[in-house]
Parts: sequence; structure tokens; C-alpha cells
Amino acid sequence: MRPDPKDVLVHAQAFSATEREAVYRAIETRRDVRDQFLPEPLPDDLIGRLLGAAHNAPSVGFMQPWNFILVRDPDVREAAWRAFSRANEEAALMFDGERRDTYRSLKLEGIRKAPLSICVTCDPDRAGSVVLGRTHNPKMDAFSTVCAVQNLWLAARAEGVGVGWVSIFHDADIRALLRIPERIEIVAWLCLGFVDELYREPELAVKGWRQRLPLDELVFHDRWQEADARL
Ligand SMILES: Cc1cc2c(cc1C)N(C[C@H](O)[C@H](O)[C@H](O)COP(=O)(O)O)c1[nH]c(=O)[nH]c(=O)c1N2
Repeated sequence: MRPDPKDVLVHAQAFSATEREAVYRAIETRRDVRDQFLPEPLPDDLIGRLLGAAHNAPSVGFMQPWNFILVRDPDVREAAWRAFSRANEEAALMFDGERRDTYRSLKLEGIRKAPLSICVTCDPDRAGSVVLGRTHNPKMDAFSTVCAVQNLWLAARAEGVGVGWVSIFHDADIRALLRIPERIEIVAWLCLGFVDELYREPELAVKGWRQRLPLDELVFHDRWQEADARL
């Protein structure tokens, strides 16, 4: 029997101006944090709220494919940092000249400084082999997991917690370190810790690596516009 709509629907009026302002403030002032982490451990109830925010993310077929591996052990974080360092040196060599020097001057992780790392993974088998909405695009489960990451990142901003996403790793290094089975996809390594200060603008923009693109040049109407597509 179908539930009566009046039993399952709630009012969806717009937020108050203050509530709205808070949502946009979290979105606009969220930063990727590498160096501003404070050493204090995050309380368990706060971590629970952040994971709850992540777990409220949308997911294809409501498959909720995520797992969250909480990494507090300094030895494990040290090993992850070594894996980052190796990969980061390889990455530096892919740029030339001045760009390589600038790359090398960038701080691109906070793995040892942040008291907590969370490895976010995606289990493609969570809802069986045929998943509503994923039948024609297998990437949809990973996309769903990224939605969970973003929910966590925004909730963290509201809680005064900085988050930094580190992706400069060989997948195999993190897989071996955290004993993640082959069938599980590694989506994100996140560094978390309280912060007193955040960059006002993306750190990569402040440091001259790349600037924010003008939004109106990214918005097309009704058709792809080839001339404007590659900025
Ligand atoms: C999928 C993915 C992967 C990475 C990132 C982000 C995302 C979405 N970012 C952070 C990225 O540099 C940052 O989001 C942009 O520079 C914009 O800055 P804000 O996030 O607005 O501060 C990132 N930053 C970093 O220092 N090392 C890294 O390996 C990565 N990897």
C-alpha cells in the first residue's frame, strides 16, 4: 500500500534570510586547508555530526556506497605522507621551468599536521549489481560518494573544522596501507582539524597558480558553445 502523501510530505518553505545567509556563507567561505590545522583532536560527537552530514548525501538508487575510514594513528598518517611525497615529486616533474618551481613551492597536503584523516571509499556492490540510475553510467556510484564528501566539507566549515582533500597518491599505496580490497574504489583522502584562520580566496588563486573563472563564461543556453568551452 502506498503511504498517504499527507503523512510523508513536509512543508518546504524557503529558509529565513538568516538561515539562507548561513548556508551561502558556508559555501562561499569553505576552503581546502593544507597548513592551518590546529593539533587538538576533534571530539567524537563532532566527528559524528560530520559523518552524519556526509551520510545524508544523495546517492544513485539510494545505494549509499560510501565507507569512512577514520585514520588517527600517527604512524599510518606518516606512511600516507611518504606516499604523498613520492607521488608529489613525480607530479612536479610533469611541469616545466618556472611552473615546476611554483608547483614545488605549493603546500598540497596537511596529512601529518591534521589530527584526523578520513579515507572515503565507494563500494560498487553496495546495492547489488543492477542499481537504479546507474545502469547506463557506472561512474554514478563514485559521483554519489563525492556528494558525501562535499556535505562533510560544508558541515565542517560550519563547525570551525578545516578539511583538505589530498589526491596526490598512487591508489595502490593507500590501498595497501589501509588494507582496502581491490573491488572498493578509493574516492578521497581528507585531512581534518580545527582551524582559526582560513584563506579568504582559494590558496591556489592567492599563490598565483590559477584564478577563479568568470561564471557567466561557463553558462551556456540550450546548446554547447564550442568557441567558449575551453578557457
Ligand atoms: C577532487 C579534488 C582533489 C583535490 C582537491 C580538490 C578536489 C575537489 N584539492 C583542493 C583544490 O585545490 C581546491 O579545492 C581548489 O584549489 C579551490 O580552493 P578552495 O577549495 O575553494 O579553497 C587538492 N588540494 C591539494 O592541496 N592537494 C590535493 O591533492 C588536492 N586534490
